[in-house]
Amino acid sequence: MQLEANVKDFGLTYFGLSDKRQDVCNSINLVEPYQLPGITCVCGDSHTSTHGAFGSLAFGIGTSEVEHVLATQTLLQRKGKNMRISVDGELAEGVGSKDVILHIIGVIGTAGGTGSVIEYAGSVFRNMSMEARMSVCNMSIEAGARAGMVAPDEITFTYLRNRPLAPKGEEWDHAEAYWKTLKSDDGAKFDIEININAADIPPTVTWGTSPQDVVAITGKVPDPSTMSDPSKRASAERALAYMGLQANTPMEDISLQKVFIGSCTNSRIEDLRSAARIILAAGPDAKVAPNVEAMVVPGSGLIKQHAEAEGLDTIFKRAGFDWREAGCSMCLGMNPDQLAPGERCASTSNRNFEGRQGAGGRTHLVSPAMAAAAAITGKLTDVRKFFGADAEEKVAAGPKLTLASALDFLTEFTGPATEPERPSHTQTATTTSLPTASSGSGALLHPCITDNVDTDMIIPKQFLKTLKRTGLANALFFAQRFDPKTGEKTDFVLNKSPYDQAKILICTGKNFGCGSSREHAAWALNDFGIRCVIAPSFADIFRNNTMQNGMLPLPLSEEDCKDLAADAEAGMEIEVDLEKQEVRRSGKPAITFSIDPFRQHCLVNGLDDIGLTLQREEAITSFEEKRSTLWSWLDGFGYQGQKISVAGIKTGKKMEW
Ligand SMILES: CC(C)[C@@](O)(CC(=O)O)C(=O)O
Ligand code: SF4
Repeated sequence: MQLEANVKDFGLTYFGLSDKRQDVCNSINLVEPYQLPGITCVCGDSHTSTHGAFGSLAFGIGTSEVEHVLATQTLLQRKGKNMRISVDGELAEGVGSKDVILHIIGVIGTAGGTGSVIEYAGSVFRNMSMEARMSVCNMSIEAGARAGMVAPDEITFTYLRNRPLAPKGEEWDHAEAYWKTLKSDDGAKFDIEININAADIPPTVTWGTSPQDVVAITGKVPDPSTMSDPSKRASAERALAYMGLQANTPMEDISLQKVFIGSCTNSRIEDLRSAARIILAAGPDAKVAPNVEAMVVPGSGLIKQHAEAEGLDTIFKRAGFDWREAGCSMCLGMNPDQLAPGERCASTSNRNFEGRQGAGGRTHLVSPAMAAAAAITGKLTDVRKFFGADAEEKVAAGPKLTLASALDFLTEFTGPATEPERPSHTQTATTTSLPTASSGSGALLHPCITDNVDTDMIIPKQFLKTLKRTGLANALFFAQRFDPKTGEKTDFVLNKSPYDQAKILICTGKNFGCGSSREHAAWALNDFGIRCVIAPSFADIFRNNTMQNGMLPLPLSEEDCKDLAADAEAGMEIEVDLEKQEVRRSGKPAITFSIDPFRQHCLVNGLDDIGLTLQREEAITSFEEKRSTLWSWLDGFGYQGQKISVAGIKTGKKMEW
């Protein structure tokens, strides 16, 4: 309702709930698509990275940053690291884009891409369809990266040509000529280079509670006792306990209760086709196993129509799958599509965090083909069992499918017909200043929580329905702090005195804040009273979200974090001095740190980014003019809304740059 009111106020194009195109935000833009090579695209959702498949710089941001973009057409950014991941050679049979990206995350880890923009290069990505590239770029965020991208090429241009919002005629020619220049120079230097041999990638599945916990489907549940790194071992033990798995169990022996085919990672037409093909290969009588409930959730209303025109829905329904309306559904379980405690699911989504698909639910991430195979056998299954001459015969004997073109389901674009109303009010982000020294007992998060503290854990989905930044203190680490049965407080550190008054949180695991862009994570910490989080590394979106709320995310070495945590555990008071850039404790030398001077200035003085940026209004307007001249197709095509000028929104605050 708030969104509807806002788009009306500001004359924005809106795909409402009754629009057949409405869906997961990361699919609609791509099917329609708003996305063009070379643009910068931001959205308040971490999987905006999906759009990098078009050769654009696309990344997720938090709520406050969205406000900044809407008010100023800009966003303050620091340059990311360049990372190139090349996968060359031939993929083995049964290995698809989901296996490729899961394997990559297994290789580099969920913090591997932190601070980076990944270019996916090499023959494997060059040969991928746009849909497959989208699935890969989508999960860049699970690799810790800000964004992922594939250089635009003929495959991109063919996909875009004739779509409703693509440039037309001469403008298309200009655009295409420009897009062809958007590739890395020969001999370009990257901060990080990873090379992977395609032949080394098996059909892949996750065993634990982080997307990096991957293993070949032919492999076994790993054995923590063989892990030498104690924090890795503790994390793995916790993950296995949560997942209800024994070390060394063959992955193919793991039985399931649910199968979910959907989400912004794998709900496009190709994904549905590849899952349906496995069902056909299993023969005309193939049915979802009796122990399993399986559902297919297309990514958008258009994809649903497309799949129905091809007859895919009939194949799914005949085999006993639920054929659902478009949406996020069981990817995060904000609606009743959830796992019950202890239930196990093969899911084509992107996150297997604790509680992600329902409190106590257990998620194994897989490709759509593997999910279909699992639904039929009732267990995690090597999809290659459904290949071979016999399978081909069964596919050939099955219903004849007509391949349709997505273009058949796209209508000419029409914007909102009504005259936009003038804005009735303006709202700006406000930040409170961080005291020069934030002191207090440092609460600690022991590594046995997990090596990667995700934002689903910091604040679970059931608290995301509020638009208010306050009142979320009790939602912080909800699953850890409150007993699910009794609702009583647990003995989690933040429930114990004096740590329940802590202003500083110390994390000794490897990474803090990965996953969802939900700014509620920063709001909940802030509302609890935490003003500074200290950790070895931070996920990019979370880091920005904390700063937007006047908090300090402080990266220190793993050693310093462990030392500080031990002192906090011993009850020692810890002080963070932002002006002097020191962390102090009595009786020990101060730990010095350095943060970006601009950020330091903003935090110390409680300055508001929007007000600061609006002081650059002239530069922004002149860039906008230049953009319209140089890249005219970016002005948008077919919009009937009214353009709101940067000057249209004022914060009314006087600020210094
Ligand atoms: C909460 C939801 C809208 C979200 O898509 C947010 C996000 O990833 O940024 C998620 O998957 O957690
Ligand atoms: S909830 Fe899942 S499907 Fe929806 S945007 Fe987030 S990751 Fe994508």
